[in-house]
Amino acid sequence: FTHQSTFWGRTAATNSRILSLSPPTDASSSALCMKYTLVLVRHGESTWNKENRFTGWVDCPLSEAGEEEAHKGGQLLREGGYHFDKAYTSTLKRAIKTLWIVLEEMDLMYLPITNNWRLNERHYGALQGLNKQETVDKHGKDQVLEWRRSYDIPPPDIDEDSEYFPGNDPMYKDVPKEDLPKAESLKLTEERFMSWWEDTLVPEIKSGTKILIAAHGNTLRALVKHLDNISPEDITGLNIPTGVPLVYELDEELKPIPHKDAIAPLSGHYLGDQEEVRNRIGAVAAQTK
Ligand SMILES: O=C(O)[C@@H](CO)OP(=O)(O)O
Repeated sequence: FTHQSTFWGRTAATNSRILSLSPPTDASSSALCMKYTLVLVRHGESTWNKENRFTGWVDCPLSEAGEEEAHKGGQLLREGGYHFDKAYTSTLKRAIKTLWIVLEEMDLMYLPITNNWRLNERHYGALQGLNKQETVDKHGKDQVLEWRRSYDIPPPDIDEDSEYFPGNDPMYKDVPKEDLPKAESLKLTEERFMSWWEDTLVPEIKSGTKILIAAHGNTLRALVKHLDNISPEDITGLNIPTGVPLVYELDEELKPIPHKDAIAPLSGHYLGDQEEVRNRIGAVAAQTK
């Protein structure tokens, strides 16, 4: 056959069969309603993640491995061709530093950054500072699992005279005292974070601003619970790995469009080596054996 009779290297007859008989694939039909991209990243490993201590609002830094994870996360975003207009993070340095490293890797250090305590990790109450495994040994696996992952049972309250009580920390001097938690369940975390999400982030995303959020395991669990409409029962089994970008494609109503590499119950997908991601999700769950 001649060059003219081919189309993308196939014969005209083959092409007309492909064009007339192939229904749109899931990927191509969902790409049609894809409107926004939202990227979430949990901070890299912190020194207290490494020491296996309940952290919550305690402001510990990234470990060396955590900094590496953040560099890797930024490289994956750069290689994937992502771009952002604005970044959001908490008031805690492990998330802030993760964001700085990611933005540096992406050559986006000029982006405006908003810090808000409503993106902070769930407040772990009186458990903050304790070793997770020692707490299992003392209180039993079921009790600790309830504190860690039940939807609406908060851990015991922190004392107001504790060094870790947010009311004693100048960082929160402008936050109304009644808003400062003494201990939070995932439900309480969701309430203080999602109201702000609706008021601030939803309008921004819908106006076309491309947003990157660097936050914490449990604020991100609250957010994906909302985006993916995950039940209180199913959210207990969901763990988010440190430092791995999680990409959500959203339609115009901010409903997620499932990605082929999504790991259930999420519709968004993690960037990078999928086996490594699964291993790291498992490692979070295994912090309390
Ligand atoms: O200690 C914490 O604050 C959190 C996140 O590191 O731990 P968990 O996985 O138990 O929610």
